[in-house]
Amino acid sequence: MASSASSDEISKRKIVNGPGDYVLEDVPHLSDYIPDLPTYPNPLQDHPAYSVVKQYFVHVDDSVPQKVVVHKDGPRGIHFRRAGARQKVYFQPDDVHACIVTCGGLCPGLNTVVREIVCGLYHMYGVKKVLGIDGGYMGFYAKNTVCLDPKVVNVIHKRGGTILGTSRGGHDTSKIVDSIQDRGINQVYIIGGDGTQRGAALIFEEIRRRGLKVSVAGIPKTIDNDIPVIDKSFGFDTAVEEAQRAINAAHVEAESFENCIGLVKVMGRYSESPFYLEGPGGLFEYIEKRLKEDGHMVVVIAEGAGQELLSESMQSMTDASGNKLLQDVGLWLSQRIKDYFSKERKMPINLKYIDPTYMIRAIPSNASDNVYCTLLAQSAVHGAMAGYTGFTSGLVNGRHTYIPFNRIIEKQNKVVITDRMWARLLSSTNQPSFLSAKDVEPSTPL
Ligand SMILES: Nc1ncnc2c1ncn2[C@@H]1O[C@H](COP(=O)(O)OP(=O)(O)O)[C@@H](O)[C@H]1O
Ligand SMILES: O=P(O)(O)OC[C@H]1O[C@](O)(COP(=O)(O)O)[C@@H](O)[C@@H]1O
Ligand SMILES: [Mg+2]
Repeated sequence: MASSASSDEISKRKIVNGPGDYVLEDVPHLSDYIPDLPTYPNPLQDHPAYSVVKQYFVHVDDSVPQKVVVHKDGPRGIHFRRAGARQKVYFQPDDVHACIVTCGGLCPGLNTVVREIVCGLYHMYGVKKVLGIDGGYMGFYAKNTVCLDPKVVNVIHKRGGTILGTSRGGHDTSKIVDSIQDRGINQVYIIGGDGTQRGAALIFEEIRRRGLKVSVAGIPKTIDNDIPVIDKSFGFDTAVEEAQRAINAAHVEAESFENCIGLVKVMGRYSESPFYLEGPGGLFEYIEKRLKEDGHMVVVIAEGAGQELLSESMQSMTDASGNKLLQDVGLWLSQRIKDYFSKERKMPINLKYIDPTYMIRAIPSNASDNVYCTLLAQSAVHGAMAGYTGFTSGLVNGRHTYIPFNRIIEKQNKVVITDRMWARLLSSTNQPSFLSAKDVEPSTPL
């Protein structure tokens, strides 16, 4: 999928400059393209829970810095609009007709986000019309819808998956916007990954082109850590816990047998670290060393790793969304390790391969992710009610913000394998780096 922003998109960015090289990458607002929109006092001011909170409303100029480590004379840099309830809203609760859609692969917490959007709209703003779109983007024009209220969604956060269903492919912008227009929907909540946010950006552009009073809000999810700007996706902590269960099992197996390797595959379409098997500094040499020293070892591999080393048969195949289809690097690596030690080294080994990938992403979210999902959902609701649109609700340096779609979709997040975090990981797990200083371009230290 194309991942770079077009010059047209860039020219539509709302950039506000301030003293000290302060930059606000602002989000679009309905009033940018619809003149004289009426505003209403936020109903939260009369809400028994919120009316007693001092300074509940977010100041109109509050923003959150993208970079928190700065130098004395350095620029203040890029900021995003702080999320939260505004004093004025651009929708009357009775006029709101919201819809929610979930797209792409599963991630723990999808149901919690759906629940909290519904409950947030109902309980904070008194909105009563919320529609669930069945089965991802194509559900807008090819499937049924379901009416959502707090009763329907009450216990869904205890379940994995998404009660709305999800899919890949089928993003037809004009059919989707026709359906939004025909149904009289005026707030669209779109939960999904990098592909989904690209689709959401197109929906927003089309809505703006048609001059519709419809807010489009994204809630980012990723099990692959491929969405830029945000600190982490909801579901991440849950996924780490579940992955750890598989890694622990691999460790128990490996420790219990002689010369045993526990191999675990985890999701992650793209792997930033190269590796090679044979020769000095290769994985085989390293495995042999560890087996001789410790008698066992655990290898965790990302599904996207080493794809270039596997056969070329599937290299150009894609799924319905245009994502590259991956070959099973776990099975491949298991076989290569077994062959190497039995045929070339004549050394008996045990290998236990665990593939927990779908188990990890299909479980319900844990307590900390549920809190995170709730805040993301409530932030999205506050933003849409305040008339913001074309934004993703996201955590930046621990603060909830509104990030313009074009910023979220302009590039894919990558793990930097030349930074301190990766060096810490290598040293804590005592694993080899397949990079040498000569492979690395000189860069400015932070
Ligand atoms: N560049 C794009 N433009 C429009 N829609 C897209 C784009 N990329 C993906 N989509 C749509 O977004 C949905 C989810 O995308 P996918 O890549 O499968 O998952 P994810 O959003 O989790 O990355 C699919 O319905 C797909 O058609
Ligand atoms: O088999 P499926 O359903 O296409 O899912 C597999 C892919 O989905 C993911 O879990 C998530 O990818 P998306 O965020 O693009 O949905 C990937 O890690 C994995 O490669
Ligand atoms: Mg994706």
